[in-house]
Amino acid sequence: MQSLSKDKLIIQSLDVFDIRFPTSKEFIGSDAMHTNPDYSCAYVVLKTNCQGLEGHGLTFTLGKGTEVIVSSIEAQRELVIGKSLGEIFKDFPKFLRLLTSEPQLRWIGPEKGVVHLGTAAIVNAIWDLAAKFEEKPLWKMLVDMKPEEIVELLDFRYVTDALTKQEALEILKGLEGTKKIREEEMVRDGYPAYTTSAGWLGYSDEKVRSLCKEAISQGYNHIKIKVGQDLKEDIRRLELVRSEIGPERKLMVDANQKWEVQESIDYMKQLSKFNIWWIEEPTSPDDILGHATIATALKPLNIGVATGEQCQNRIIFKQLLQAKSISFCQPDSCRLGGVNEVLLVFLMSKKFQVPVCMHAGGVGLCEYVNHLCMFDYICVSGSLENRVTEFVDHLHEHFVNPVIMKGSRYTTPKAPGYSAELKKQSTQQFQFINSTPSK
Ligand SMILES: C[C@H](O)[C@@H](O)[C@@H](O)[C@H](O)C(=O)O
Ligand SMILES: [Mg+2]
Repeated sequence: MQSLSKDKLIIQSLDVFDIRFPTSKEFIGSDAMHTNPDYSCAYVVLKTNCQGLEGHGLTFTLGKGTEVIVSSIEAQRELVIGKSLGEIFKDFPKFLRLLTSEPQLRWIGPEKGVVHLGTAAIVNAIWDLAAKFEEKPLWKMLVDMKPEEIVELLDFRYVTDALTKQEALEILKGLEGTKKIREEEMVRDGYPAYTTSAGWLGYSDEKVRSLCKEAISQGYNHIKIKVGQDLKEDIRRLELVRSEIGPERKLMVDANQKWEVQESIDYMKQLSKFNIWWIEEPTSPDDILGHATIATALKPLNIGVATGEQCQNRIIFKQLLQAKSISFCQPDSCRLGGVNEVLLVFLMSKKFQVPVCMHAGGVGLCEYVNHLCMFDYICVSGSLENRVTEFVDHLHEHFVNPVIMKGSRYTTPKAPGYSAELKKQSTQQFQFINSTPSK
């Protein structure tokens, strides 16, 4: 686009905002552990020396603590200012390590928690900037890259015992020849989604019923419901949901880390009569072997184990895959350190033959996964079998280029960038200053 070259495009400033939406008022997003989430984000705006060309990126939070991430991003600011886009892309792993392994800052990470959430917002903003520079939506920019270019973007540190750069290259090359067909298919049909909109724990029976009906009329064949607060109550709600959606549609449940390992097994045995496709986050996201134990015990019941939204980095995913702990891999576009690390998890999942069903919802996550699942299908997995991306219908109206669904499918984004630019009006209205939303 620009008369400026990539090497001359300099990031001149990084602003970060604490944005909070009061979703807890209506129990939107509520689950067994997060009973009152206010969907929020730390929102990064990068300004450049090219008038009007900015990068926007976010990381998703639940309200309190967003100010801590803002602080962490402020501590990383000096690592970003003055860099050219060309310099970053020439050696992206080096730039990632600058953010994640800054010798003092890494002590409060490394590659996990607040610092990694902040890293995601920055890295996502850089990808947004790059895709706008190329005048392409991010998914298309990635799809048009050669396998050799993609692998150079990834930091294989600590995962080479599971996937080498050479193996990643072979995976990508294996699908290169047929990419065009899948790209056309995605533009025509979109990527299949499932909905969690009906399943929040704080909803009344009436609301659950009507949202199930709505989901069916939109064409959804996969529905996810929250569990874990109380067994009797869960059985009652699952009866209600099954009576609405019928015996054939896929039903998934999500415990958001509520249980012990054995408790997960015992609890799910009680729910197995509802023909559950997966149990999501039964226990701690760090418990790789615990998930493996649960997966082995639930296999005869045909219940798969899914996790990922709170898995902090590629190393945890590596171990989950190596230990056969999961049947569905659910990386989060903001908990991992941005686009690059997500792509690495896609490639590892492909090698271990575990389908990726990305976590979404929150604020901005659907906008992000929309790009990423397209890339996964077109360039990495080449299959839609057992693959559905989460969709939740909240807060899209605040984005300049919101996700567009066609029935129950994600459509390919058209606007250049990575779709996380918030409307100016929304940024002003929901900015959280001095412990109160600004008005
Ligand atoms: C607090 C959030 O809404 C979670 O409940 C949500 O991410 C959930 O686990 C999901 O899978 O969508
Ligand atoms: Mg979940």
